[in-house]
Formats: sequence, structure tokens, C-alpha cells
Amino acid sequence: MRMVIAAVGRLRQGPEAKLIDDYLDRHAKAGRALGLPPVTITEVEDKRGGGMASEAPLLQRAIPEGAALVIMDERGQMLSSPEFAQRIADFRDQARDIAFVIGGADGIDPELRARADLAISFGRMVWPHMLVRVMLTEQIYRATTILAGSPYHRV
Ligand SMILES: C[S@@+](CC[C@H](N)C(=O)[O-])C[C@H]1O[C@@H](n2cnc3c(N)ncnc32)[C@H](O)[C@@H]1O
Repeated sequence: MRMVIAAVGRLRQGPEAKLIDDYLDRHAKAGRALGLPPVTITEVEDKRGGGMASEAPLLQRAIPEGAALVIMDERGQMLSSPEFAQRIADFRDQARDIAFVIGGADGIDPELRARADLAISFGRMVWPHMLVRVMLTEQIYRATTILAGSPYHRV
């Protein structure tokens, strides 16, 4: 199984990168016993500024074939953290890779959105894509702790 984040934009060193590294490191350690692999991030950038239509094939290349496609989209479903954890466990139990996709300034191309197995919203407000990356990695780590039964997540 593979877990990847395919994201538009390059993240420079800074507080967001530190948080992401920390959550992914913690997920990698906690996920081992649960059959969850480390998460890798592939960043894509269309240097000609062609927007979501040009970004879509670059994102597509970063998505493993047959992977469950989970897009981050403010129009998506608002899941609780335990529900999110369960969706990850379900994909794992179906032996599917998981590809989380975060769009750029214009969002995610409609064709890619239409193919998503799951669209997740972090609320109806639009967040900067770098913060969505931080929030997503935290929720992946939180999901791992929920599946492990460890006390990081408290209701
Ligand atoms: C600056 S936003 C682009 C928003 C754009 N107006 C759209 O139609 O999607 C960049 C990316 O961050 C993610 N994002 C932003 N706000 C979000 C939210 N509330 N929930 C989930 N993902 C979000 C999405 O992947 C989005 O493509």
C-alpha cells in the first residue's frame, strides 16, 4: 500500500514545512504497526501558469494507478476525525493505495474532481493550500492514533 499527497505548489522551508515533517514523521512511526505506510508528498507546478487544466495531468502522474482518489475541496464532505480514520482503514483493508490531492489557486480540475472516491472539506471557508497541507497531515496522524487506540485524539 502507498499513501501519497499530490499537491500543487512548492513549499519553502518554514513553519508549515516543519509541522508537516513532524506530523508525517509521527504518522510513519505510529502507522507501522497498523499496516499504514509513510506518506510521501509530490509537489507539482505548472510554470506556464496554465491553471487547474494544466495542473491536472501533473497531479494525475503523481497518483498511483488504482489508488483511492481523495480530493481536498471546500465543497466536499465534512467528516469527523474518527470517520476519516475509518475511511483510511477501509482503503487499507481493500489493499488500495490512497492519493490525497490538494489543488492550487484555482482549485482542482472538474474532471479530476468527478473521479474522486472521496471529497473532503475542512469547512466551507477556503484555506491557503499550504495550510490545507498542514491540516491534512495532522488529520492523517490523528487518524493513525485513532486506529491505534492511543490517547492523542480526545473527544
Ligand atoms: C486556495 S484553495 C483553491 C480554492 C478554489 N477556489 C477552489 O475552487 O477549489 C487551494 C486548495 O486548497 C484546498 N482547500 C482550500 N480550502 C479547503 C477547504 N475548506 N477544505 C478542503 N480543502 C480546501 C483545495 O484542495 C483547494 O484546491
